[in-house]
Amino acid sequence: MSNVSQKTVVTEVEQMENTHHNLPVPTLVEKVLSRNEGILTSTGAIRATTGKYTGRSPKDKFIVRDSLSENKVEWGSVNQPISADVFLNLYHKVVQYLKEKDETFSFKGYAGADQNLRLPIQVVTEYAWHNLFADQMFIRPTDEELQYHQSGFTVVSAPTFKADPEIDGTHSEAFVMISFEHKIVLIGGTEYAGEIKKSIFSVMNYILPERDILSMHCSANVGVEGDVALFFGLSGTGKTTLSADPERKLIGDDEHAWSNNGVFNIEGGCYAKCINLSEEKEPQIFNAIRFGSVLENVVIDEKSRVADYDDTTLTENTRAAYSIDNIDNIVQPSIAGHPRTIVFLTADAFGVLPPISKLTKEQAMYHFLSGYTSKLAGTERGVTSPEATFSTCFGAPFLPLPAATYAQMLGEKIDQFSANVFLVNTGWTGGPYGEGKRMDLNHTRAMVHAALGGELDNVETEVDPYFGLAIPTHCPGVPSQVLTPKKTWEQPEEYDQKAKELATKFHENFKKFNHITEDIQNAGPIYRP
Ligand SMILES: Nc1ncnc2c1ncn2[C@@H]1O[C@H](COP(=O)(O)OP(=O)(O)O)[C@@H](O)[C@H]1O
Ligand SMILES: C=C(OP(=O)(O)O)C(=O)O
Ligand SMILES: [Mn+2]
Repeated sequence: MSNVSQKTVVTEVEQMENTHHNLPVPTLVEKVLSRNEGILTSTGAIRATTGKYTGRSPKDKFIVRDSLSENKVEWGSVNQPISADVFLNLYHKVVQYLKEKDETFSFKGYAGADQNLRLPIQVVTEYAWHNLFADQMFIRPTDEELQYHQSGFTVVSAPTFKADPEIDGTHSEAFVMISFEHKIVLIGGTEYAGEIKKSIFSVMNYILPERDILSMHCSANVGVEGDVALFFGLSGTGKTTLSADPERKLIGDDEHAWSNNGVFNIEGGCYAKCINLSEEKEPQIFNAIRFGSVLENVVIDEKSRVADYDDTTLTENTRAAYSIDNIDNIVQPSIAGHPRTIVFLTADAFGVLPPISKLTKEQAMYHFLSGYTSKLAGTERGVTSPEATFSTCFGAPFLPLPAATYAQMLGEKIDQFSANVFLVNTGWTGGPYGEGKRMDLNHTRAMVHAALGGELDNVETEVDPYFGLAIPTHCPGVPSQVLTPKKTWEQPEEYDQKAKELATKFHENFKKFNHITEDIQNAGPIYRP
């Protein structure tokens, strides 16, 4: 057991004499440029590249196993345990390493838009651009708040510090370690900025349920009538894209919490995938990329400094981080009421799930626990084409507690607020990945609008013969043959084959859950091998 208290450990970073505190955006931008960490693009954004690590590195992520976390965390391949000794040893080395730098950067702010429930955080970084990223992504303090800000969790990021697995006890040169006892996230060896935001999300997913608040990997927006919608989905399934809707106010694009008062955003900014981004298809996001924003691994024309969003040379997982203030139509602060509609986004690489279906309460629980989707290329190291996966709660990589904790809370809330739940396939249609094509974004948008507007509440439905899902037979703005997956396949027998294969996978996967009521167990695919 460690003998270093949280206070001592935090004081060590707080007292680094080389730290610039909460530099204003223009000053941070100047730092990025003068330190050669990035370049300025034609729209005034900063472009940084991250070398070898262009996505999250799940194998390098650890949680310190101590008396506090021991019996709470769902240990396994996602939440890998590490000892407090290994953590503290590395922590002291990293802080020493940072102290020897000419300068470091610190951002103090908040995670959580609800003033009563927020977590004060500090992000100490070796790079100026990572601090700019933190400034864009988290919630900025007012000058007054900054005076009395006391960090409840501190992220320390030292990308050029490379661990030696033999000596340091890591999995590789990169590491992301969370200590709940010391209230520290320690990041080294990787420059991918997504690790900074997703590790704080993991922290919130540990803290909030203890306070009876549900934390969720979803985007959220609200219509003119105050009708709130949530969009759950693993990376690349469309949370950011579909929540940016000119007809609805954006609450947030990725991480939310649902308390007794309604939903609130955990963050203060968005982190959009920008592969193939165009002004025509995604105008809100395209135009949000301005001064202060950070483009990560996007290729920029050397002469004109114009971003080439179609270029995948550096990675498929190109990103734009921008403050939510850069979106015109937002709720401020990012807080709203209880959701009326919940959408589960799944990118089905088999191309067999219907583009939209309405779920019963039991089906909603079944699909939330299953979390069937695909890992899309680039977000995680080593994933180069869509890989079918079951990611519980559509966010397994970020959930320290057992899936049932989150699922039970969601179930109770769906009941209490009579929320409608839809499953939307934003993945493949007309065939599996490689043969079919990605669902037309305009069709998905039309289906989502219909669902949110209540237009699918009383529409005629047919039951999918494999998955038992209720498929609307009509939807405004969508050709009817698109709604029934089998009709989009050239070879219907091949469709049947693939659908059986996927239904079987669902049943196989669901075996891992114990103590699930029979009505939920029976809400899975009706086809059984
Ligand atoms: N039918 C569709 N629905 C949603 N997104 C789609 C669709 N077809 C293509 N896309 C693309 O998929 C990506 C979705 O990414 P994003 O919204 O950032 O996902 P997330 O926020 O869930 O990680 C975007 O690049 C978007 O343009
Ligand atoms: C940034 C990530 O995901 P998302 O696309 O959901 O923001 C991630 O998984 O690292
Ligand atoms: Mn997103």
